Amino acid sequence: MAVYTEVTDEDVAAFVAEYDLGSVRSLKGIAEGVENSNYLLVTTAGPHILTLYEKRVAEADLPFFLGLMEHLAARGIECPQPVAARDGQALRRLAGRPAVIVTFLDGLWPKRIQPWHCQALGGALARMHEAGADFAMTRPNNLSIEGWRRLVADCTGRADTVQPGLAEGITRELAFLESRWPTDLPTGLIHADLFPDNVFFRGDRLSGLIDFYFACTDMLAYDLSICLNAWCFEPDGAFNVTKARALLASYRAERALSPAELAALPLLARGNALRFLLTRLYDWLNHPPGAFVRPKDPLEYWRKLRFHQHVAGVAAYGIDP
Ligand SMILES: Nc1ncnc2c1ncn2[C@@H]1O[C@H](COP(=O)(O)OP(=O)(O)O)[C@@H](O)[C@H]1O
Ligand SMILES: N[C@@H](CCOP(=O)(O)O)C(=O)O
Repeated sequence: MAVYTEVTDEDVAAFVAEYDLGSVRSLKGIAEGVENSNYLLVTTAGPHILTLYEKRVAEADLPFFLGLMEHLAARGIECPQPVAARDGQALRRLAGRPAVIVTFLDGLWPKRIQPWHCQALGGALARMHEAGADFAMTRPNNLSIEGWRRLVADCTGRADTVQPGLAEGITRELAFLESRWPTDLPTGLIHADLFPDNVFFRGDRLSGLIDFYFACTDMLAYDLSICLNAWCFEPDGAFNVTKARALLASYRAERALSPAELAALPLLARGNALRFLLTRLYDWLNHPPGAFVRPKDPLEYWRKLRFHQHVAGVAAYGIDP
């Protein structure tokens, strides 16, 4: 479960006493998520989320993430809001980690994805891209193509223990992507991890987006390609063109995709498949035995990558170029 840092009742009571949130009623570790320690914190003022930031989140990036959530909410995008303590500071320390309390977002993430989820997602992603256009801060994507070579170097030595031939496949794919990676597509604020577990629905309505801790400045179409991979494959690995069409068409209805963005989608989908394959593979090869968090399956993303290697154009995703 995603609680890496345990906190004592005394520490939490002292921490919450710095806020206008009343007193602590309960604190429960949240099993979901893989990056940070998350707790459901219930005080006399209601439920909140207490997050302690762990290894992959650089402390220097936290003002970007927190500022972004405030910026998006001010433009009508439902997302958690950092709560400031009485001294005006939201970013604090608890149990030796940077820590923040954010508002609780109602809703559930979809366990069985239907085309209408993808349709709602496409519109929400496009609106988030539009809302991020005037966000003043920028953050490079350290998990984009410049960062993949280092991950490949860290993983290839043992990649074949996961699947024979994987090291060679990864190395070849990286060389292919490095020779073709686009540099002239529209860029802006992207979420960069908009998987189903980061999108909440209430009934048949998308109720908000969470987990902005990979957000960065990168190609907008790359964000869309991440959703294509995360939302449009079935558990058995089959690509669902109906879901892809719903996602891409609803995105396009809110924000036009240029011919160059459309043409690049298969390549961007290969790129993000390699990115998630590599981070999952790294975690798979390096997770301590007995750790609570079960690493995610890297080969799921190898199979998605293989699918896009055979895609010639966006018609395969159910839309017209
Ligand atoms: N603001 C929030 N409101 C409600 N639940 C939340 C909120 N933030 C996180 N959660 C819960 O915590 C889980 C893990 O959060 P997430 O940000 O995805 O963690 P991680 O960064 O470790 O992946 C989510 O799946 C959700 O159940
Ligand atoms: N979405 C990534 C891992 C990051 O997990 P999250 O809980 O922060 O969304 C993956 O699936 O590899």
